[in-house]
Amino acid sequence: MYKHITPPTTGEKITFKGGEPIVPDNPIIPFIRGDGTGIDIWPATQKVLDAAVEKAYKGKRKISWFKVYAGDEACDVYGTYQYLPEDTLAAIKEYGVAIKGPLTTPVGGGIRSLNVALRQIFQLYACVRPCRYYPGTPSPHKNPEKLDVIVYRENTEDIYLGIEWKRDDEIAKKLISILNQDLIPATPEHGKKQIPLDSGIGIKPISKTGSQRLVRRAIKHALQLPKNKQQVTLVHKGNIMKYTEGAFRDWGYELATSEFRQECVTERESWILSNKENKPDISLEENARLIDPGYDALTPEKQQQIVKEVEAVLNSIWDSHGNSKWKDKIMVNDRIADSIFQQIQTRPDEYSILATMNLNGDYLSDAAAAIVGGLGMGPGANIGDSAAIFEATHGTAPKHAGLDRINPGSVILSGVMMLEYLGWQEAADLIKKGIGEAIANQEVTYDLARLMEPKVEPLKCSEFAEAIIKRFS
Ligand SMILES: NC(=O)C1=CN([C@@H]2O[C@H](COP(=O)(O)OP(=O)(O)OC[C@H]3O[C@@H](n4cnc5c(N)ncnc54)[C@H](OP(=O)(O)O)[C@@H]3O)[C@@H](O)[C@H]2O)C=CC1
Ligand SMILES: O=C(O)CCC(=O)C(=O)O
Ligand SMILES: [Mg+2]
Repeated sequence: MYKHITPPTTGEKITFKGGEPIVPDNPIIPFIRGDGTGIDIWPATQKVLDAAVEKAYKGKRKISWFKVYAGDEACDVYGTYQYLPEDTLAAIKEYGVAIKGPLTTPVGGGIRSLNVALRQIFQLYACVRPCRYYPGTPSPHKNPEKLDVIVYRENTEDIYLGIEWKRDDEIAKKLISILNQDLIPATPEHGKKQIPLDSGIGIKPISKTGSQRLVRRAIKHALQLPKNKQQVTLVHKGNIMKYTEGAFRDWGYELATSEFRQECVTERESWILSNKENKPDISLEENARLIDPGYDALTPEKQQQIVKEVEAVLNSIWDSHGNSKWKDKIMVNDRIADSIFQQIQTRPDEYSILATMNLNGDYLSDAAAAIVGGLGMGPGANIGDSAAIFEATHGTAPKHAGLDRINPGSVILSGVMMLEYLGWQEAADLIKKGIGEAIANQEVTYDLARLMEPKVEPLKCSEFAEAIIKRFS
């Protein structure tokens, strides 16, 4: 069936039921080594994962690794331009759960991202990137331990759909002409705007289905968190992109207050409820004035709308959420994207799950990782309803490739996420303990070593793996 790959002779397939994996004790798991520093990181990762599983389950459980190809390595095996062979896609489809190193995407031309393609092909719609601090990790921040967030990034649409045309392409010219001559003038709110003729054009689709399935997963995750972390923040730039990013926010709230009505309270609802709790005989108008600071400057129609909103909230959820019951619910709020970048730095402990669209989440996950130690400490998972691929937040870091110096921490921690996804918590915990103790003992790779004060001698990538493993006992 496969052309250039051979599945292991032992092991069984992971299957899916209701979006969740059913995991045998000896699952076959395809892995992609990755380009650039993948050559250093993957062997270190595999060693740590195998050692943890062996230590935790003493042979009762074991991963049967299945090597599959993508990126440069795939071209070596399958031929020129065969970056993502059919074999690889068939293997991931068949075995369901995979793990990968980073893959190169050229800027400004050439192939489109293989990483993004894998997410779209397998509808891995939730990119889950936790940013958590390991004590002792050097950080540019005074209190990095206060950041404990999970970026929940929509992973299949937005401008990452990759529908774009370059400047002077015939289709770009045609599109611009139709927009300038017909569609923009036909839309009064666009006034006399015109698109410059020498523009490249990209399309940014944000769907209700895509947004809501992401927020649904984020809320379900929040339900599993300790009470003080049960919060989902919808991140958007909806003040500027009203019908894409603004709609993401609205669809998020709509989902939270319909499918999860008993479990969720929105921030605005919490204000309305607490205003009444603080002053039981408060009038609807007074309550409206308190939740909207600009109330008195609004038109009477707009004021009426807010009064009606207050009334509707009190009528519909006072019994279930009032008298402080809302404090035990998942708080759903929203923040504008640029503001959240400063909020996670200035008030990190006020956030938990950050639900974002694709581009915002890409930016935000690197920024959040920087606070807790940088890209060497940023794991990730791409999760769908019938497949999952685990990969780090960082890329191929090409200048460090082949030097056995890069930090394998992010891919190892992505492996930890995979073990947790499989339900193999004991093995996952061993690795977290090993990483925590190695860092606390200043046994770290160059990226963390150079930030430590006083500076410490860095470990190699492979030595860091050993430093983790030796702490399993
Ligand atoms: N999912 C994926 O496979 C991804 C792939 N990419 C692709 O990777 C390629 C390179 O992208 P680039 O923009 O350079 O971003 P990278 O994330 O690859 O690297 C940027 C810098 O981040 C630091 N860094 C990255 N990974 C680690 C690590 N494991 N340990 C320590 N430090 C690390 C290094 O900084 P310093 O040198 O200062 O120590 C590195 O030079 C591009 O083709 C890009 O498209 C990018 C992101 C994700
Ligand atoms: O696919 C790529 O090359 C980059 C993707 C990326 O930066 C990410 O997913 O975080
Ligand atoms: Mg990125």
